[in-house]
Amino acid sequence: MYCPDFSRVEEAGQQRGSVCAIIVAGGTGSRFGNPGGKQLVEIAGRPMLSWTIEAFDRTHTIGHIVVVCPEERCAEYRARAVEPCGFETPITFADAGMTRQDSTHAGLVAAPEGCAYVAIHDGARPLIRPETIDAAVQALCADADLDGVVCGQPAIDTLKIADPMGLIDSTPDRSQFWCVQTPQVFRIDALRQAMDFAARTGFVGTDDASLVEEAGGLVRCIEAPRDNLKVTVPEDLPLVEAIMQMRRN
Ligand SMILES: Nc1ccn([C@@H]2O[C@H](COP(=O)(O)OP(=O)(O)OP(=O)(O)O)[C@@H](O)[C@H]2O)c(=O)n1
Ligand SMILES: C[C@](O)(CO)[C@H](O)COP(=O)(O)O
Repeated sequence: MYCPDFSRVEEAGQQRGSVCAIIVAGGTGSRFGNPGGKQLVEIAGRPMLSWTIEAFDRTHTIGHIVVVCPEERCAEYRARAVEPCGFETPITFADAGMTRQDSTHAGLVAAPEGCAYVAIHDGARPLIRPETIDAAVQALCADADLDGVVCGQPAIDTLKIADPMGLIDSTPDRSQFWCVQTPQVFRIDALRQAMDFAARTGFVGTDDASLVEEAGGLVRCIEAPRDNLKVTVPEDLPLVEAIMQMRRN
């Protein structure tokens, strides 16, 4: 199993100019159940999205950040999650699409000329660390055979295949599974080709790597901290809040 050397992220600094982060924050947060969505929900005194952006702003490798948000809320997201924070990395915006995949595509279109790599990340994963982002970029840059790298962990819970009523059909070999998160980092040409392939074939994936895989690309999972949680349902918030407060203390 490939475990990146987090201590070597300094070497990744040379990629800064050619790596664009695409932070997808354009969803409605329906499972979270808050009328105003979840991206601006307060965590440790600040909007969730501002923590996510800060992690990318503090990396050695990210040279530009595209924030994908609902068109009608772009000014609000900028005013509440970007402008008060004094980020140094150039930040631009793109309009979200109907699906996460559409939003990733919008971010890809908005990436500056000259970017060789893109790091796609959920705005709803505010606990991501700069060193994890840098390690993922470094892992991709270090292997010319790869089209992408995704962060995650080998499954430690037993998985079941069950019918819609929950009746178990089988228990697959757990050792074959990874629970993947974001960032998911790609050679920009590989993701562009995969997006085009998905548009032609109608393929829809729940993550970005699945499009690159579907198009025949080679993607590696790399082990990353388990606390890179995604705020999806209400009970996720106190957990993320507690971890964020612990880090700040
Ligand atoms: N059309 C969409 C849908 C999702 N996302 C983003 O993709 C990330 C992961 O999606 P998820 O956690 O499912 O967010 P939502 O789609 O907002 O949540 P839900 O599915 O509960 O509505 C989130 O940061 C979300 O804002 C996006 O940019 N555009
Ligand atoms: C991309 C992702 O975060 C990887 O685990 C996940 O697939 C997003 O799923 P969602 O239902 O769009 O939140």
